[in-house]
Amino acid sequence: MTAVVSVSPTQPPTEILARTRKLVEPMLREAIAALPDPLRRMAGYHFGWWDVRGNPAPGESGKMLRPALTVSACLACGGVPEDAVPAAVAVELIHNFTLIHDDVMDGDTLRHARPTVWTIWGIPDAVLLGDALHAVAAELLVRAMPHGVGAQALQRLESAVIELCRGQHEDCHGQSGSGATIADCERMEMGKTGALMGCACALGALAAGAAPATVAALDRCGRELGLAFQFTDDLIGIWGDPLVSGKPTSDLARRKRSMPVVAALCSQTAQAAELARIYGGRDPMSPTDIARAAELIEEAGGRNWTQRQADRHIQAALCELPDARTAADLIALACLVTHRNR
Ligand SMILES: CC(C)=CCC/C(C)=C/CC/C(C)=C/COP(=O)(O)OP(=O)(O)O
Repeated sequence: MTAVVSVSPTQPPTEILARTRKLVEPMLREAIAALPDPLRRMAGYHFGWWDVRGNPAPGESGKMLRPALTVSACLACGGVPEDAVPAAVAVELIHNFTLIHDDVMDGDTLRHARPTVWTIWGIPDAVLLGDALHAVAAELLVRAMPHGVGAQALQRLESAVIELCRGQHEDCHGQSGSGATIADCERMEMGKTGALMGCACALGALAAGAAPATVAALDRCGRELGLAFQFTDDLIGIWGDPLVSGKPTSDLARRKRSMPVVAALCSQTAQAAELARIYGGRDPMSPTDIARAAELIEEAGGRNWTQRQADRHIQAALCELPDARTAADLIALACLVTHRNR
């Protein structure tokens, strides 16, 4: 039987995120400042620092969860936060490269309540910006990782990117079939979200000079957190408040086969059959269809099941931690992963 690990944070995760931003943002800004224009200007806009003309205009930006995981993993392995900064910046750059490309693929027009990069500069420039952020991340790891682990770190990062592309491909195509199973959905979500969170934690361990077995354990820890994070995102995508979550369109309106939907469809209930009929339609989903689909998923147990699985993955993540005394920040972040509304 697996021991249940307490997830009471010793300090609010929001403070850890704020501390991470302070530690990591100077190197992130420096990396962006070195880009040639107009990539520099587009990046500054995307990160919420500048308006479209490049004038300082602080807007809402990302949570910095992945950099916080990197720094906290480094601490958990006995390292000092400063050593984790290049890896934390690299992971945030990769995360944002995928968000910029994802907005293009999904045709999303808003991110953090601001027009997305492709809607302002066009699709070719948005693709180029994503590619440039990927390159900056790789260069940074090779140049600035401590303990001579730059090549190892880069290899982990690029493996994660390949897995991300696999997960994204399954999300865009493979998952759209009506026969998708819970295992298919979990594999897709591990690819598109778990792989990078695993990498974020593993790079933190590498930055601390941890032994290979510890690096591998932190990678597993991050992957479990990633699955819990994505399951929570799936719940927010259906039942979240769009004004708080920043997701203006329900996942149901796009007929996304996220985990609560797949769990409901696989439930062999009367609700599953009705949900399959609604999801099988070709017309745009009406507000009535969306509300009914959410009701059916809930009645079929998809909402509860997904919540319980998210909690189970948090437990699995905490079981991978090397030493609970140095892992207080990681434990606090694990708590945030499932207790959030954006
Ligand atoms: C190859 C390719 C294009 C892959 C795309 C993969 C993709 C978009 C996965 C979604 C991951 C996710 C839950 C992002 C939101 O993170 P967050 O809520 O932490 O975002 P924030 O940093 O903006 O707060």
